[in-house]
Amino acid sequence: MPIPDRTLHLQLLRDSLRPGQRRLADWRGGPLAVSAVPGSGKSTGMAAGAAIAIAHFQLHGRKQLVLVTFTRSAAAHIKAKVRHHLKALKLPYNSFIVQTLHGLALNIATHTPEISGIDLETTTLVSPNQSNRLIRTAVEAWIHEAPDLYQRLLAGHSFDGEATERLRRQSVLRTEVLPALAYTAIHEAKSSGLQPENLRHIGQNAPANPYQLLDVAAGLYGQYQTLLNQRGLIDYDDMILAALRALEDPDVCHRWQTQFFAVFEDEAQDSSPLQTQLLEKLAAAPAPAPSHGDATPSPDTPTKNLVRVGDPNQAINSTFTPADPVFFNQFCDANRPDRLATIAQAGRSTEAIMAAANHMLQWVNQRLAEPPFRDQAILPVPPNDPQPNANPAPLGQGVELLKPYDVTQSVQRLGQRVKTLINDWKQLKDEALPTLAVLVRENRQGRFLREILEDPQRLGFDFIKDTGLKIYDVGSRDRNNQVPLEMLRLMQFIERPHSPDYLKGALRVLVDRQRIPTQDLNPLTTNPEQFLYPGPLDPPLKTEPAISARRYCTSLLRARFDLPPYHLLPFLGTTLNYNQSELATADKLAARIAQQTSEDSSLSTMIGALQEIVSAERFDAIEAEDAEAQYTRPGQLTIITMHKAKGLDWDAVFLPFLHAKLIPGQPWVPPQTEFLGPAANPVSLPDVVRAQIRAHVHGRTTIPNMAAAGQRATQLKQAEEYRLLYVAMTRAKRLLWMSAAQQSPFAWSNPDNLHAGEPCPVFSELERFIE
Ligand SMILES: Nc1ncnc2c1ncn2[C@@H]1O[C@H](COP(=O)(O)OP(=O)(O)OP(=O)(O)O)[C@@H](O)[C@H]1O
Repeated sequence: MPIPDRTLHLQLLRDSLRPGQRRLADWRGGPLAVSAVPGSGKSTGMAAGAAIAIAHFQLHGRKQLVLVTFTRSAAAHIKAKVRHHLKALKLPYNSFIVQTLHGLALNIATHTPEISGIDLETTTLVSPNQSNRLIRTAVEAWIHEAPDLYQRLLAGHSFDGEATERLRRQSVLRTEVLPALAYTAIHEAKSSGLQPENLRHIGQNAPANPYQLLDVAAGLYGQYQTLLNQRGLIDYDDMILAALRALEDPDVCHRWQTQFFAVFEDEAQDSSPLQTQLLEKLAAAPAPAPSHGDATPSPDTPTKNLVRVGDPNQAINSTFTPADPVFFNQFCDANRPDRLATIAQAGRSTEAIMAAANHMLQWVNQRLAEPPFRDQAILPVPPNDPQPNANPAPLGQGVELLKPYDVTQSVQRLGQRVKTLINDWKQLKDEALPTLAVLVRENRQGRFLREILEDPQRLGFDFIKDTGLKIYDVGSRDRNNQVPLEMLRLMQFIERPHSPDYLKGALRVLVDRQRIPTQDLNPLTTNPEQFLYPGPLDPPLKTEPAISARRYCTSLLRARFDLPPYHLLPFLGTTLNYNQSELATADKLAARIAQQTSEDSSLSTMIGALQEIVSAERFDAIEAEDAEAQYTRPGQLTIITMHKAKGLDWDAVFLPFLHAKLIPGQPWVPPQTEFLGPAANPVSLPDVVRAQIRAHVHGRTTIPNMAAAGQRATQLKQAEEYRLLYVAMTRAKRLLWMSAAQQSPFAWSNPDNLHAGEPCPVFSELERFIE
């Protein structure tokens, strides 16, 4: 019987919620799907709902509520909220836990290592870098194992057997196509609970294709698994699989199901099928365990205390992870009507921004054959809403659209808009500065933008001085974390310049750092000696980009002889045109390596030390739990990718480069891989494999052929780009500023090479709408 004080508190807590959120407060067991619009307060509702459920069901340390979130920082955030409520309700903190999905899986798997097969004493989790290397090794092993299939890929379309072309194709397959195919196939299959033999089986039912792609995928997957097993390694998918394996044991399953009374999942649109399976299993009512006397489990499906909260319209991981909004949409539909709640009211944005986001959603849904969005409009909250300053007044027009002449002018106009905004704001002396962010589609745009903002000549005024703002470029911090890996790539090349792999690795770094233009690197790397030191009879390099690539490589090799080893890293940093903070990182790295190699400072020892740092990935601290708070500080202009901006918001959001070429993008296959498809319709093999595996996992009756799978991949990609734009637009509270320049870069690797490009179609439609 709740004490009266608590009853009052519970009532107040419920009253503080919006109607949609109250469905979470009123949850009394069983499944519940909550589909919520951006800014509607999902985590607020979930935290309050969790505290109320803990009180109602009198949960405690041995009967807990589990909250599952996507990132560690979200976990910390929601944990603080639930604790805050429990403190007021005088309830025990051990009545709940908050974990990421992988944290939860690891916890379960390592509890009974003998059953799950995962023992932290003997197994290690692979880091993403290690995983890439394993995939490369798996590719080599597969080529030996299945020479026939490999030869078919090599032959591709129209091959006359010419030796140089053969070498070029080999390089493309070994270093690009097959690793990408392996990566996609392994993740898609594994996170859906499929084994290599399942892929072979799906392949038998798929339309015939010349490469037997699903057999190739199965072979690569098999080799990868063998390598993991041989080396005592596990990957992220293995953690989930191991947890599921542990739960197959009736006693273990009974124990966890008793321990966990219910599961609340946030960001449910981003879960893979296997992850969902794990949560469903944990959320089921405990089945009688054999060792507890009753050996016959109940034939009924046990009730699942599973609350899944998400927004299918913010699913933005489906083209590079196996997550797909299809699954959460299915869960919502399966629980319709009584167990499906919608939180449609949101207090984040001013009305003009909500109207723009709603219009774009409707318009895109009508335009695409398969609507990418769930039909869900964002509504304002009523005037008495508890959120302070809900649906705030707009800044300027609320939504402002601009069509500057070119991308440089886009940045100039953006800079001026920020300046007037800050000046206007300063008139209202009592308010703290607004929060501001520029959202970009890729980091290279961020770099371009920052370089102009920091250059008073190009910008036309001194941004830092005139606005008093700091520029916080999140991408440059990420680039900083790349420093050890880039150094390793260049050092490996310097040590063994005749290795095609190392040469390619070094050239990639030079391309990424925009030292040399983007180009097909394969012709340069098939015969390194000829490329680096051509003889009089060798054909001369034909293009300026290739000549520039050679110049850089030879200067790197000269440095090996000219400089003592401990000077090499700073030299490489300068060669890559590192900025101040990257140079500082390179220096720190050099000092650390010097210390580790004081006995023997040969190149190979240095490389060994670097390799260790890269694979341990412990050089720079991994993202702090409060990283997100740093992105939204007032007094700075944050430059961040649209992907990273998810879950955050700012007073003013700037989207400066809305061009059709990137959003929604065109089907594109790298020219060097075109030999794998018919000239009229080139396809990306990893995309084909993804679409085929997904068709099976989604329960479609037919597996698409190569052409249809390629088309499907394009649809998926475009749908996701539109959702990404929706996420970006809905980050804005009071001003959403969008621009599409008439002249935009052909490719962002070379932002000076402009062409007359189309604006993103949503931009043009919003222009019409606002008029
Ligand atoms: N019932 C409420 N009372 C007061 N404030 C609320 C309430 N619900 C939400 N808020 C506030 O609304 C803001 C948005 O909430 P939140 O960030 O949880 O939204 P969200 O649904 O997770 O957004 P998105 O999906 O776009 O990332 C927060 O500042 C939160 O404090």
